[in-house]
Amino acid sequence: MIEIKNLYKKFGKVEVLKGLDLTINPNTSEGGIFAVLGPNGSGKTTLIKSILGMVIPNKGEIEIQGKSVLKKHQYRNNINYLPQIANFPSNLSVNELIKMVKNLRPKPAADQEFIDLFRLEPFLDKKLGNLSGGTKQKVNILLTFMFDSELIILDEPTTGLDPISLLNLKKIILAEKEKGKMILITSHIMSFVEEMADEIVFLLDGKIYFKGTLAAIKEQTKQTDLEHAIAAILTKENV
Ligand SMILES: Nc1ncnc2c1ncn2[C@@H]1O[C@H](COP(=O)(O)OP(=O)(O)OP(=O)(O)O)[C@@H](O)[C@H]1O
Repeated sequence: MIEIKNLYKKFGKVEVLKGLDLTINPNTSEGGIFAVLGPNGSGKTTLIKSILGMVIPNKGEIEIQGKSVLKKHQYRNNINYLPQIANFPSNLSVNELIKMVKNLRPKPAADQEFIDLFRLEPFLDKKLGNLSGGTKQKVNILLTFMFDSELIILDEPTTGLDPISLLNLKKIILAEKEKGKMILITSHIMSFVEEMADEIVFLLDGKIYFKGTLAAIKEQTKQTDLEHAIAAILTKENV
C-alpha cells in the first residue's frame, strides 16, 4: 500500500505537485495495475521519482506499507523500476551490464528467462551504445523484471517495442499481477492502458483529479473509450 499526503514539489519557480494526496491500496481497490495518467509535464514522473526517493519533495509524506520512506533508501530494494529513459553506459556490453546490476542487487535473478523471451542472446556481447532503441528497451525491461519485488513501477514501458515484444511485455505484467504484485504504470498509449489497467490515477494541476476504475471514468465523462474520456476532462478543464 502507498499513502501520499499533501505532497509538494517545486523545480525553481515551477510548482509541479501542489498538495497531492493519493492512497493506492490493492486490497480495497479493483486490482493490482494502476495507470498514472496526465498531460505532458503534469508531474507523473516527478510523482514516481518521489515514491522512489529520486526526487526529494519540498513538503508532504510518503508511506509504503505503513512506513515513511522519505530520506530512507533500504525500501528501494523491494521496488522494481523501469525508467522512462534508460541512460545505459554506452561502452558496456549487455552481458556486462546484467552482471553489474546483479552484483549491485544480490538476490536471485531470472535474467536468462527474459533473454530467451526477448531473444536477446545475439546481443549479449554487443555494446549498449550500438543497440537499437527497441532492443535497449528490452534490456531495460529485463533489468526491471529479473528480480522479484512487491512493487513494480513502469515509466512508459511500451516505448519502441515491436508488436511481439509488446505482447511479451503485457504477458509479463499480467503474470506479476497474478502473483499479487502492485504495479504502477505511466503511459500515453490509451489502448495499452485500457487493456491493462484496473484503476486510473489522473494527475492535473499538481493534484489527483480522478482516481477510480476505467468504467467509472467513462461513466463520469459519458464516453465509451478512455481516449475520449481523457480528452473530455482536458477540454472541460481547458488544458
Ligand atoms: N529535475 C528537474 N528540474 C527542473 N524541472 C523539472 C525537473 N524534473 C521535472 N521538471 C519539470 O517538472 C514538470 C513535470 O515533469 P514530469 O517529467 O514529472 O512530467 P510528466 O507528467 O512525467 O510528463 P511527460 O508526460 O511529458 O513524461 C515539467 O514542467 C518539467 O519540466
